[in-house]
This record gives sequence, C-alpha cells and structure tokens, in this order.
Amino acid sequence: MKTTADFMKRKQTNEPITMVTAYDAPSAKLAESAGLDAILVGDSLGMVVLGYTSTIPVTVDDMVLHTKAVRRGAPNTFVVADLPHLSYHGSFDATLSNVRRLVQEAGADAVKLEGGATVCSEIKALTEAGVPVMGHIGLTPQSVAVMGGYKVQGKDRESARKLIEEAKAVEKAGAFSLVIECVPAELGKLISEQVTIPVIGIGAGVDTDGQVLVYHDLIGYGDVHVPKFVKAYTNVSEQIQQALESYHDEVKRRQFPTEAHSFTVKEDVLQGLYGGKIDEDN
Ligand SMILES: Nc1nc(=O)c2c([nH]1)NC[C@@H]1CN(c3ccc(C(=O)N[C@@H](CCC(=O)O)C(=O)O)cc3)CN21
Ligand SMILES: CC(C)C(=O)C(=O)O
Ligand SMILES: [Mg+2]
Repeated sequence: MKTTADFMKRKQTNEPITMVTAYDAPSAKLAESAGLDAILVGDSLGMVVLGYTSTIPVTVDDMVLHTKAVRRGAPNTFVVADLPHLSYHGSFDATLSNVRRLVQEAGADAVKLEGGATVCSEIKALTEAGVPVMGHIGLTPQSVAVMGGYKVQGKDRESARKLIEEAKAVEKAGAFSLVIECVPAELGKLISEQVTIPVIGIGAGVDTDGQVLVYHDLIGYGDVHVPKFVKAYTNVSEQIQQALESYHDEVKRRQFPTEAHSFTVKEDVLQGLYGGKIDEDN
C-alpha cells in the first residue's frame, strides 16, 4: 500500500489491513519484507524502547529520530507517525511545525493523533493542508492520567454511543483511517460498520477493517506488562537471553573468540617488537 486511497480500497474489498509498530531500521526492514501493509511509529516507543512507564514523556524529537530510522529501513512501506502527547494541543501553528518535522524531515506518510471531538479541528486543518491523518479513539494512552488507567472502553451503553459518535466525527473531520483501541469486539464491529473509512483495531475484536499490534508484544521481546489483546507469535526474549548467557560464559572460559573470529599477521611482522614472544624465540 502506498497511498490513503489504498486504505479505502481495502475496506471496499473487505481485505484486512495489517499494521505493526516499528521504531528502528532493522525492525522496519523485516516488517517490509514480511509484507505488512503499513508501519506505525507509535509513541509506545516510550514504553517498549525507551523504558518509560507511559507514553507521556515521549517528545517530538524522539518521534522524529525513530521515524527517520524506520523510513530508512522500510523505504517502500506506508509509514504513520504518532504525534506525541501535547504536540497537537496548542496553536495550530505549533501543531503544524511538529507535523512538518515528522512528514518533511523524517519522511512519514501520515500522522496519527488521539481523541474525538476535541481534535477534530486539527484533523480538518491538517487534512486541508494535505497531510493524511489517522484518528485514534477508545483507549487513548496519552490520556491515561484522566482515564484512570489502561481500561477497556465502551463497556456501557452511554460510553459505547459516545465512541460511535467520536468515530463519525473523526471521519467527518477528514481522517483517512481510524485506530480503535481496547473496546468490546461487538463495538469494534459496529464502529467499523458505522463509518466509511477503514477502522484498524487493537484489542477491538476480529471484525474491524484491519489490525495493529506493538512489535515487541508480537515477537515476545521485553518483560513489560502485556495486555490481554496481545498474541506473542514467538519469544525472542528467551533466544536473546540464551545468546547473551552463552557469550558471557564463553568469554570467561576463553572459548570465544576462536581462530575463526580472529585476525593474524605474518610472523616476521612482530619479530623484535617490544621483546614479544616471537622475539624471544629467536
Ligand atoms: N507494549 C505495549 N503494548 C501496547 O499495546 C501498548 C503499549 N505498550 N503502550 C501504549 C499503549 C498502552 N496500552 C495498554 C496497556 C495496558 C492495557 C491493559 O492492561 N489492559 C487490561 C484491561 C483492563 C480492563 O479490563 O479494563 C488487560 O488486561 O488487557 C491495555 C492497553 C496499549 N499500548
Ligand atoms: C498501540 C498503537 C495503536 C499506538 O498508538 C502505539 O503503538 O503508540
Ligand atoms: Mg500511540
């Protein structure tokens, strides 16, 4: 997929959109060669790579650095960059200069921002300026302090109705696609049916127009708390741990490096040098 039109087409043909996060070049390269439709440089970066306990501390500088790396690793994949916390809540000029950095400096194809009605004016203005915007509703981690934790959203009738209204508002504002996070599967299906833009779910059941997962969750890397909606397709933490332990052990026992991993010089080069072993032999 190269353009936002390709996203719309997928909804029309009912072919699921596959998206995964990535934060660096080698991971992005693997996502591209695995054939993923799109890559999200998520602000989950803060939690899975930078070691913060939330996405709140992530800055525009952080996002620019990692979006650049992802773009280099996956030059032919549609890349969406998260606008980090508080980078789209001031003047539109301030928002625009942050978006400019992600799109022009770092090479993102689109930006994503969290929220419903409150961010619709930003979605509209950015779209009119020619920047594709992906919305994000349901569990919005940048508002964790207001929501009182990472909880399933839309569990009662009133909040479910509100989420459907938010999805419609985000669509109306011009978003080309919408992430919906951590809602009951029935609501994920209903919202996907109620809007014409493709809905990409994470913890929103199987009936959305696509799925997104955090890279490290998907490959089982890192011991951060893993939400229920995650499926770990492998466990690279175990493999990395084993490799590190073997290396540590082999170095201590002088089993690494062997000749296969060493360089040599011709004997005469060292002759007479600082009374070295070769010198003494003569
Ligand atoms: N590694 C990682 N994966 C993610 O999916 C992710 C991040 N980090 N960081 C940013 C946000 C935060 N996310 C989270 C974090 C925790 C839960 C969680 O623990 N949810 C509970 C539901 C509790 C309830 O029943 O209300 C769960 O058990 O899944 C959900 C989403 C999703 N995003
Ligand atoms: C979980 C996805 C949707 C996200 O916003 C992120 O990775 O930051
Ligand atoms: Mg995010």
